[in-house]
Amino acid sequence: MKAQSIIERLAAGQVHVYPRSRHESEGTRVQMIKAEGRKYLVAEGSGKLYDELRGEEADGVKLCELSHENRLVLNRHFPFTVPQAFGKQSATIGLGDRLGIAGPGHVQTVRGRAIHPILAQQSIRELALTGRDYKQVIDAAAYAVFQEGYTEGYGADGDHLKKEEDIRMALDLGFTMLTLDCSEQIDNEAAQAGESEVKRKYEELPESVRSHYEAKYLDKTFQVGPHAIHFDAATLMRDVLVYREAIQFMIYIYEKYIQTAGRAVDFEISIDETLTPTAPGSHFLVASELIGKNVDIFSMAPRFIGEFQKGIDYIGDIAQFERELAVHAAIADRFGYKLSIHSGADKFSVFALVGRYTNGRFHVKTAGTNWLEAVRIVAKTNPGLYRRMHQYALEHFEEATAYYHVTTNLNNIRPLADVSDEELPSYMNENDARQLLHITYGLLLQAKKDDGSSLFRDEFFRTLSEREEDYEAALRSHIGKHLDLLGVK
Ligand SMILES: O=C(O)[C@@H](O)[C@@H](O)[C@H](O)C(=O)CO
Repeated sequence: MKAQSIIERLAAGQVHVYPRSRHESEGTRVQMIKAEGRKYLVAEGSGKLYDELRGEEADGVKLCELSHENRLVLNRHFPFTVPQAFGKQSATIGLGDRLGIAGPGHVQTVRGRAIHPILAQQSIRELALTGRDYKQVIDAAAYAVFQEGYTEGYGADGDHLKKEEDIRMALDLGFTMLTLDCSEQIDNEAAQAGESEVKRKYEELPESVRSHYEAKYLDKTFQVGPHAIHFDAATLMRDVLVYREAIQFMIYIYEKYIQTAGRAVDFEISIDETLTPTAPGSHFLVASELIGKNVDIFSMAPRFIGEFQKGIDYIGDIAQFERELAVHAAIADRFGYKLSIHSGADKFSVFALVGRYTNGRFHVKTAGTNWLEAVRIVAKTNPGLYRRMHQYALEHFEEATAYYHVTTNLNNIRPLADVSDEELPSYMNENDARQLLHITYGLLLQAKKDDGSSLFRDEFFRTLSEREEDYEAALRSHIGKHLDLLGVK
């Protein structure tokens, strides 16, 4: 019944058709439409593609949900909808989409620019907080490229994976990039211990381990471009204690999963979720050990000096950041991989430096900033909903800090009662309010009324669906600003 009425309205030109979504394969024409606030595929013609798509038929036309099964059908017939690995030569940007609706705006932003988008990117933390799974994450990205007719390729990043079962799952589902989070293997205590404690612990390590590292690094200086990296005994002992287990883990995962995957996988090493910044020398040692074991790395994410907090600009001494960035970038260059910038969204004051020192060969990872742009649309167009979400976020902020490190001061946020409806969007220009909304996304999206229905989620998605083009324009402008400053033409 539903199909009949939608198809009739489509024929009468009363349904929105996404103009770039018209694709054809072996006698079947498929396009994406939107009716009653929902997107569908409409297939016409005959042949394998038509037969394989699941949907309701009316007047010889099939109306199909944007389901996981139908995404797999599109993957078989339209290779550009399958995620791909990109290798180390080009710039890439991670555009994690927690809502599953930012893809079209992201595609419009990167189209025609010299950068590849990693449209499907989520960490296990994000999946848990949003109640989504990895199938949905790739589905959303694949439908976005289909809708936009974007045939340049996109990647899928199993972000911040720590456990073998998650790595296996991501690879089985077709993820093409894997970000290995080594924070559980990095010894933060050793990183902060006093010299005598470091020496005592180091001497407890097996002789074979100590002699391996000492023969390679002790009292040696390595020239990395114009930078000299020297390992004296104290530095080497600490680095070995802090990173040895993590290095073993990286090699183990690479040999067991990446090397045997039977297809290209962009393998990123993340050593950024630690208590202390990664010294350039430590970065060098980790990289040198991996390359020594023939681990083929796509990118490495050190923790940079200063603060890379979610959703706001860089906090710290930019001159010092520049000095260290220069060395980190030279190390990545020497070993042939890309430098990866995590929590890369909104770091406007350092993007130009990142672009310059990496010679445009970087991976910048963003995620929640597109959620903040969505919240800004809600603030502009549905002030009542925004006010309720803001209030709820204030009441639940403490819970959210269990998941994210931020230095937000809630007292800096203007009381809602003092802010007119017209001014609500400007909350999204203030750091403390941005972080308030940024880290509470999971709590907001999953909040329920007493009867089990959603407190905000349904209305939030409905509002954005009604303002789809505004959201796309906001992303083109906001993410476009990132690319402009990074020097991506
Ligand atoms: O929120 C998360 O768990 C992830 O999106 C981030 O940690 C991600 O790796 C990132 O750095 C995005 O800016």
